[in-house]
Amino acid sequence: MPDRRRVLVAVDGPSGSGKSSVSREVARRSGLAYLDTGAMYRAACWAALRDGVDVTDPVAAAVVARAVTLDLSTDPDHERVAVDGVDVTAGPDGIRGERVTSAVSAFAAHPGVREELRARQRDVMDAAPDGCIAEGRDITTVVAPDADVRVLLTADADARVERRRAQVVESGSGDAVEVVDVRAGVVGRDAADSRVTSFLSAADGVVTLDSSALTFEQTVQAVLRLVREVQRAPEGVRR
Ligand SMILES: Nc1ncnc2c1ncn2[C@@H]1O[C@H](COP(=O)(O)OP(=O)(O)O)[C@@H](O)[C@H]1O
Ligand SMILES: Nc1ccn([C@H]2C[C@H](O)[C@@H](COP(=O)(O)OP(=O)(O)O)O2)c(=O)n1
Repeated sequence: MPDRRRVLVAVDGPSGSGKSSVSREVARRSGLAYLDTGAMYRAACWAALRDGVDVTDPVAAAVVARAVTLDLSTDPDHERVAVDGVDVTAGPDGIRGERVTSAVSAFAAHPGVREELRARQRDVMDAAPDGCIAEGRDITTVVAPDADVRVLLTADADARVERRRAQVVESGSGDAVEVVDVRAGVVGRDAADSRVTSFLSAADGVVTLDSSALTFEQTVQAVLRLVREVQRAPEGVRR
């Protein structure tokens, strides 16, 4: 009999606020599965682009979302995303390449796409024996509004742009990356995404965590405290 109870954690927030890196680290340290729902939207969008589908066409986009086989690792120590058996985790032609990044907001805006991928996300969360931390834009509000811990992770635009710039430089895909281009990407995608999902202010019961002035470790600790409170609580007791 485990001495920790199963826990579901939902994290939302804008681009570069730290959702993926913080959630992955929290999953590692608390024994939870990790679900990157943005990676799921990116992977389905990758399939649409592969098939030459117009990502602004709601019907065609939803057909792809329903048909595609997606395989996402939920092991926080092993990042892998496969689309119809093809590994698309990394590289310029993968799910974080420019082609997908510039198309994904339009693709993810369609209700038929969202309905399909939200169902798959709930299935992944339900299947995790010790619980799961899922992050995205609508996890606290739509995918898992009953999660034990719900966090809106924010950071001011300057901090988020600088974090993205540092990530690009670190990945080796651009030493001379222009801050102005990174800013346009981050702020532009948030503007588009926020017309579809509500991640700029916290819904009732959602804890806002502003990481602008925190270190990565401090941000991880703040989320871990919330998770551990629930893991240690007797069954039936909610925050
Ligand atoms: N205080 C902090 N909180 C979260 N991330 C931070 C912090 N300081 C620096 N970072 C870095 O910022 C980046 C955030 O990127 P990421 O986790 O991909 O964000 P998101 O998933 O929200 O787009 C990571 O490289 C992370 O290490
Ligand atoms: N739950 C979610 C997660 C992501 N999306 C959309 C919006 C985003 O532009 C894309 C990609 O998400 P992702 O989290 O990878 O974005 P970042 O590059 O980390 O900012 O998917 C969404 O609509 N709903």
